Amino acid sequence: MALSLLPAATVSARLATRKPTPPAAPSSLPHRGNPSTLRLHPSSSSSSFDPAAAAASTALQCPHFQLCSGCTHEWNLDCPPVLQEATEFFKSLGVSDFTFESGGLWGWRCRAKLAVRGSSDTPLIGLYQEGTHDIVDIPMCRAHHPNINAAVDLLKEGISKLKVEPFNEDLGTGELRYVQMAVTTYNTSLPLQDRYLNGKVQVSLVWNSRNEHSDNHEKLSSLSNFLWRNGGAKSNNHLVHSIWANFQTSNSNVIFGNKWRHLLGEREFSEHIGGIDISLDPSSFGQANTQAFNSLLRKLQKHVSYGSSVVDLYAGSGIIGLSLAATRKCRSVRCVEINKESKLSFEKSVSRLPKTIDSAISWHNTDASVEPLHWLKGSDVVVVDPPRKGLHPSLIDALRKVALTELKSNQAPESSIMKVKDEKRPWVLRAREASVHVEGNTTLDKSQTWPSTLIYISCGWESFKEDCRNLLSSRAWYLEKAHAFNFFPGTQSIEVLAVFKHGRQTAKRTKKAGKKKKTPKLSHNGR
Ligand SMILES: C[S@@+](CC[C@H](N)C(=O)[O-])C[C@H]1O[C@@H](n2cnc3c(N)ncnc32)[C@H](O)[C@@H]1O
Repeated sequence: MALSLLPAATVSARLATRKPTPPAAPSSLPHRGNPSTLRLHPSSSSSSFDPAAAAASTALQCPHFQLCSGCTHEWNLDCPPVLQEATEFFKSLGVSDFTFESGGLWGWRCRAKLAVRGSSDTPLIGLYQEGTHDIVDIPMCRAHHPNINAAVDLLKEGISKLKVEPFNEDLGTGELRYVQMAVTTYNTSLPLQDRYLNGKVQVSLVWNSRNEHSDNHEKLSSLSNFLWRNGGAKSNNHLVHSIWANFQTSNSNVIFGNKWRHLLGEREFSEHIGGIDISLDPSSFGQANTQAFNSLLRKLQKHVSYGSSVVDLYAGSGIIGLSLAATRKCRSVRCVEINKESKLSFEKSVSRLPKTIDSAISWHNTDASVEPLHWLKGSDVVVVDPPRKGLHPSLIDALRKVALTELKSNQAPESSIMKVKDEKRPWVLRAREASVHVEGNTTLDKSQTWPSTLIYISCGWESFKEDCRNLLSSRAWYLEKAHAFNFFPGTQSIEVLAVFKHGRQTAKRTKKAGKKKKTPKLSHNGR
């Protein structure tokens, strides 16, 4: 879940799940946690065990809970309510070793989009109250990285001192509409264990004007200078990494406009994640929970064989694909993303890869659901990481077709895949024009291979279940492994990493005391 400005539709679920006393955590769930955050209460094994204190050790304890729409659960943050259902769901599909990893329960959100409302004397910076367009001020949010809260405080001070007018949605007036705060923990001069808490905030001010030449541009300069003077590299309280402006005048709900300007501080925003150094501009998609994303990437890498050809669909700035290129020495990696703004971040991240990597790497600005077979062809592994609504039906259809055809023969599925030089389709041509290619020493695999591994990363549990059933119903794919990660503690959501293999699952042999069982256990599809 990348959004912190949740739609009103989540209201009833949240209210219904709040309980006056801490519920007991389900004990039957497979659970792997970060020991630094999933600690047992010290007295848990002694006779003075205090259940209330133990419950509090995984409780949200946020003063804004119930008013703010960001969190839906107060207790057992290490064990989101959907986990029980997920365990049963995967078991019913033949995966009994489903795992769940939980990391930091508080201060995990390194990226937040917050609305700025109220008045210059009393600015409110936060999320909408459920079902309304009223903003709840959340200065002590427990999900935010602590430096996001500190930067919000500083921003409020600047707004009041400089008489900056917060946006008024009804009238369309005011100057500051939203702010995006993104934390980088990349600081190689600090010991590893100190880097997270010393994260610095990239502040993006969404300004209610067409560009930096509009009437109110002086206020924007004054506000950014104030932030930099009091929070920048030379201040006593260095918490601001950089300041950007985005210009937006539209009446729609879209937060960002198309124009971005770097104002102050470092332009490069870096992170070390999935084994590589990456760059991320504010206009590009970024995962909110950096640490959990790193754990997911580490797990994902284990499911990709060395030397594979990978296509990364819904790639954003290509972090997943690039991380695989570097750690699995992929023959080729193609990233496909609809948002053209992610191209620059991809290019910068590519330039930071170790020179020893000789994969053929490319990034394509196009819609993955248009002619998906074009992107699947020539890859051994397809990674999909769609938005919460899940995969487009055309992609599911292509994935089913590819795997079924591979099962029956070794030929290409019927499709309108054209020879490269005869290509006339405007969207493919446009995508080609807007693409980035880095030719490695390895020859790009142009053979007629089709993916035999599908790795599905999902932040939308409901859509994932439906896509999963659709993929499995063709019997062209089976589910081999499933993992989940606590990306959004305090909410209903989990991040799923599911590994599908094409074909039919071979019987699993279970070992017992070194002996093989005579009758192999059959998989979910009964074959
Ligand atoms: C959940 S994000 C994942 C991004 C990336 N994998 C990462 O982890 O940084 C989903 C991405 O899919 C992109 N997207 C949405 N619809 C798309 C489509 N039809 N074709 C290609 N990309 C799409 C979005 O712009 C967004 O960057």
